[in-house]
Amino acid sequence: MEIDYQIDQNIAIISWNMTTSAMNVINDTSLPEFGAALEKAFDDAAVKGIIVTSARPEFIAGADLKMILRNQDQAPKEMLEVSMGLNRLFRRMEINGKPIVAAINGTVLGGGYEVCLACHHRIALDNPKTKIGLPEVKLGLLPGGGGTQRLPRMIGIQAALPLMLEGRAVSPREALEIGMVDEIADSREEMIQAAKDWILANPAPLKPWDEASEKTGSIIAKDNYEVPGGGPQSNAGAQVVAASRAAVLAKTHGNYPAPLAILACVEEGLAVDMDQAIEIEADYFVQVARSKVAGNLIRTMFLGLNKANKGASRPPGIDKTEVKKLGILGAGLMGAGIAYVSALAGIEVVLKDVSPEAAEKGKVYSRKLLDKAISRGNMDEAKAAAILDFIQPTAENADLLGCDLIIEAVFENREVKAQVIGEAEPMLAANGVFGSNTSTLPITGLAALSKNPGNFVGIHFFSPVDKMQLVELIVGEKTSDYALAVAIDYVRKIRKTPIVVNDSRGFYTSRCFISYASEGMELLKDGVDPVLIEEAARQAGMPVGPLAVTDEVALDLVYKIASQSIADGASTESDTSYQVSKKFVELGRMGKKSRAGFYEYPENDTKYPWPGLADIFPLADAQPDIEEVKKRLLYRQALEALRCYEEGVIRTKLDADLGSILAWGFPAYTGGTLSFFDFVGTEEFVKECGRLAEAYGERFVAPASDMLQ
Ligand SMILES: NC(=O)c1ccc[n+]([C@@H]2O[C@H](COP(=O)([O-])OP(=O)(O)OC[C@H]3O[C@@H](n4cnc5c(N)ncnc54)[C@H](O)[C@@H]3O)[C@@H](O)[C@H]2O)c1
Repeated sequence: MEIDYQIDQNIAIISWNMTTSAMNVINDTSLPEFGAALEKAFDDAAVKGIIVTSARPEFIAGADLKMILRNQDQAPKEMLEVSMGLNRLFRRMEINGKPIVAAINGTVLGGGYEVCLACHHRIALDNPKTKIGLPEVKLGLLPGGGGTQRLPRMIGIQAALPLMLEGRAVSPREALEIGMVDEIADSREEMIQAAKDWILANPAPLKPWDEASEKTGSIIAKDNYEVPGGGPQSNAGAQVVAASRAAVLAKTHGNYPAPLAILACVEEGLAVDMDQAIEIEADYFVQVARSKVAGNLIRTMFLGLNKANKGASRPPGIDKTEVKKLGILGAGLMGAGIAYVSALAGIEVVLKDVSPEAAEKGKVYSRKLLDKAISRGNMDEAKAAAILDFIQPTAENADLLGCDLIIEAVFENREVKAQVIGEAEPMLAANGVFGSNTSTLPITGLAALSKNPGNFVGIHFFSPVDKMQLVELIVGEKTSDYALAVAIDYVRKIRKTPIVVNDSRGFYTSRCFISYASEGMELLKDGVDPVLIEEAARQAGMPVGPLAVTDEVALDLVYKIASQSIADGASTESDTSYQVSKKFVELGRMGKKSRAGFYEYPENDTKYPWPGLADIFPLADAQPDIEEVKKRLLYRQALEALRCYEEGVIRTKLDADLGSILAWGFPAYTGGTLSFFDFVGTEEFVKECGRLAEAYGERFVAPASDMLQ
């Protein structure tokens, strides 16, 4: 049984208590049981009202996303019927005649909150950790259990739209302020008592959008319900919808169907009565639930992300390890960031730099981040002090004695790295692991400097470390499964997402990212207007255009990487990124840090394209269609990822997909670099690669791959 049923003083208490799933979720098992429990209460003449609650810590986490993914292949008619089944149940809750109260004991999201919306009254347990909301949009879906209809009818379009379009979840207190819940209670007992009191005081509740039929006395939908603040046909309502649509389009460029569908549900559904409205919503739900975008977001950004966070790439058969004492070499930008996230996770950190002052500076970085958290109300002084206490700044190697893991984040220079590896490695605890945060130096080469290359692994963080969720772990030729397991356990402990790749020039993420930057330069060389290049990138869903992002990374770094690549025989001087970066370094235009790159950066925080660009890259008379530019930028990255896969740099499709979205912002709606082929259609992809290769060069030739079958 997934749902408990109990009668208390003539009130039915229906508790979600799922045993077949890690959390209470709406699925093929729980929903029919919930429906049956409700019917039992409706049919029992002695039952005066119903309390819906949960016996687990959460109330209901939402719909079962695996089920939604499975149902993607259903015929639209079949899916519509399932969706209407849910909606008919929720509608029956509203009009059955008996009062139903949601006693929200913990987090309630998506379809779970739609259960609450179908109740007549909502009381939440006051717990700041509880989250209440409709986050469907984040997974390419819309609230398909009447949420797009009931929430705006309850709290107005202006308040409801941002919650549904951003998918933001709120605490019970905020929910009370907004009107998403009606009361909050301090304890479970108080909550249940308040629910009982409400039921007794409201024996025949009526939703404001319903009325008793004059003819039959039964409850029916009103056709003249006035939405608080004005419906979609009022001036105010129409304006809010139009402004929201403009904002959605500016942000998503139409790549995500769900927010537009939510707006359509509100606009069309709130203009008719509740019974017709839920049919409109169900139609839109089926459209978005069947979309490739929803499938991609659920697969990569929810199920895949959860899998990776649980350590899907961890080698089997190795006992769980724990880093209790961590050494960090180099207290610069990266070292200081790594110290902060590790201390936050309760790990004792020894932060070493060349002088006590330099090491202390690294610790001050954490102090500043903690102060910010305190000023935002997310941290208290005592906790901040305890976190800071975990960081011991030092200039002495001896303090590293007994570390389970040491991560070096010193200058990107092989000699400096060789020196610190030699000095620090002997301080490791027995079977301790050495990690390098290098961004460009091959791990196998660095491991050769170690006395124990089996325990040497690449641990590549991204900047800023406190904000970037991904960590790319690099397996060198000799890296043992044990060292990889230690690295994965550590990354999980600091609550980041690990992906695992094999050693290669630029590993996986830098290599694909460079292909993006490089295609921006190729486009410039072809005489494409830089404004068009950057706009095409944004419209394709990249967070920053290739020229602006290259300026941020710095052209001297691109030059250094391209030169090294030539020195190692991996590319030639004809390489465009080499030629362009060399030219810009000669001009002293290193990018944002020198306030001059592809853009000019005046004193304030603004930028504009450098007018001198046109002298170096004269504009072509005929500019390409923006779709062609978008295609070049996205295909180039996906092709590089595919080469990584075929060369064995990438071990799993999931790691490639997640890495691309989380490391450099490849658009999530595609599902990631290796899901991109399915998104476009493999046949179409191969055909287009052929055309692009003919038009622009062999970098667009697709490698033979089972991914393209
Ligand atoms: N900056 C990034 O975005 C980024 C991203 C990923 C990886 N990385 C890599 O991380 C490493 C560090 O980069 P960063 O940006 O933090 O550099 P940084 O210049 O900010 O910091 C390097 C620190 O190392 C210290 N150092 C130098 N020699 C040392 C020694 N012998 N012992 C102890 N400390 C020593 C320096 O004093 C300095 O504080 C590099 O390998 C870099 O490639 C950087």
